Amino acid sequence: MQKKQFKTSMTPSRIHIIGKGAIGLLLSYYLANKSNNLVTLCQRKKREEFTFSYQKLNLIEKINLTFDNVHEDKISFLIIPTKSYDVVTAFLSIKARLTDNAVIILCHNGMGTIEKIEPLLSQKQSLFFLTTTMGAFKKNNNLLIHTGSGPSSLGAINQSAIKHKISVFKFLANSIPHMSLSENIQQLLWRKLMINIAINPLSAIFNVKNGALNQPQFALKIFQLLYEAYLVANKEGVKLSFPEILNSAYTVMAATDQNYSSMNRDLNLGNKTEISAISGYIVNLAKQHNIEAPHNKDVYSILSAQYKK
Ligand SMILES: NC(=O)C1=CN([C@@H]2O[C@H](COP(=O)(O)OP(=O)(O)OC[C@H]3O[C@@H](n4cnc5c(N)ncnc54)[C@H](OP(=O)(O)O)[C@@H]3O)[C@@H](O)[C@H]2O)C=CC1
Ligand SMILES: CC(C)(CO)C(=O)C(=O)O
Repeated sequence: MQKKQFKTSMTPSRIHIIGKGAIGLLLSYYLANKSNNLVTLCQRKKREEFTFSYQKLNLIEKINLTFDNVHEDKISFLIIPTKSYDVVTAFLSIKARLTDNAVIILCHNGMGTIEKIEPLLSQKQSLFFLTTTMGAFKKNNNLLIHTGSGPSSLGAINQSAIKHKISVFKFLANSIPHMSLSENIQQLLWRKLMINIAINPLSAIFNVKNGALNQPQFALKIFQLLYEAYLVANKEGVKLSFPEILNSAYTVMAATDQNYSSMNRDLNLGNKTEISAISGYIVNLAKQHNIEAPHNKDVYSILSAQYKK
């Protein structure tokens, strides 16, 4: 059933979403089908239109999208749910069309994009980050399968976003399930990073589902990967509790036990992985802080050697 549109001071007349990927289509489904918002998809190839469907168990629905074929209208509310390595290019492809007070929401795994995007914004443009633990994949070009439900969290990055965070949060929470507003964006990003540090590289290297990492033969490696990342986080001034991050890695493993991680899927499909924004991010910061991080270095080298394009 569609909800009535919920108005706040930041309610956009149209939402632009970059890319026809799994998370882009999932967010489109919630924002368009559940709350009657006008959602426009921006694709790499001009003048391409598809019909996209959403499937969850026996429910199949057409996603109510429009397509960004004119490339002229202004963009006031933009979501960028691309892979981490595509974020900057995707943003630059659209930057000139952003309104002076546009809302820009990054949504991806891994780190390293905020510091590149934030300086490119004007004072009144608001930058947010949305993390999600929902799971989805595209069975084919036109069909999105929603595989997992879970919390999503919004964090404000810059001053303008801090000013508008309540309105933007209320607007999104009206459509997207299990949304929360994070008051500590650094903690939010690092906590998600830790989960990906523990699960993604090992599930890809050993070609196993997330749940298999619960076995004792992976326990030491997971501990070592997380401990190195924890030391780095400390040096960065991010205060985390090591038992808590270890516990949440195992909780997510159990909650997603039948899933293959995104890195596992990317590796198997011959796609570029997000290893640079996950383990590579830790390796670089460890070097800057003179911290030894041999275990993250190891998985980073193995996985970066797998993709050579
Ligand atoms: N899928 C999931 O269950 C989850 C994913 N995530 C994270 O969310 C992010 C997105 O993941 P996911 O949706 O699975 O990834 P996908 O690879 O399915 O989608 C990314 C999309 O971005 C598009 N894209 C990239 N650059 C541009 C550009 N310049 N212009 C237009 N489109 C562009 C790609 O286009 P093209 O098709 O042309 O290549 C692709 O369709 C990742 O960081 C992932 O780790 C987080 C939680 C769960
Ligand atoms: C949480 C997890 C590990 C779920 O598979 C994920 O974010 C990913 O696969 O990239």
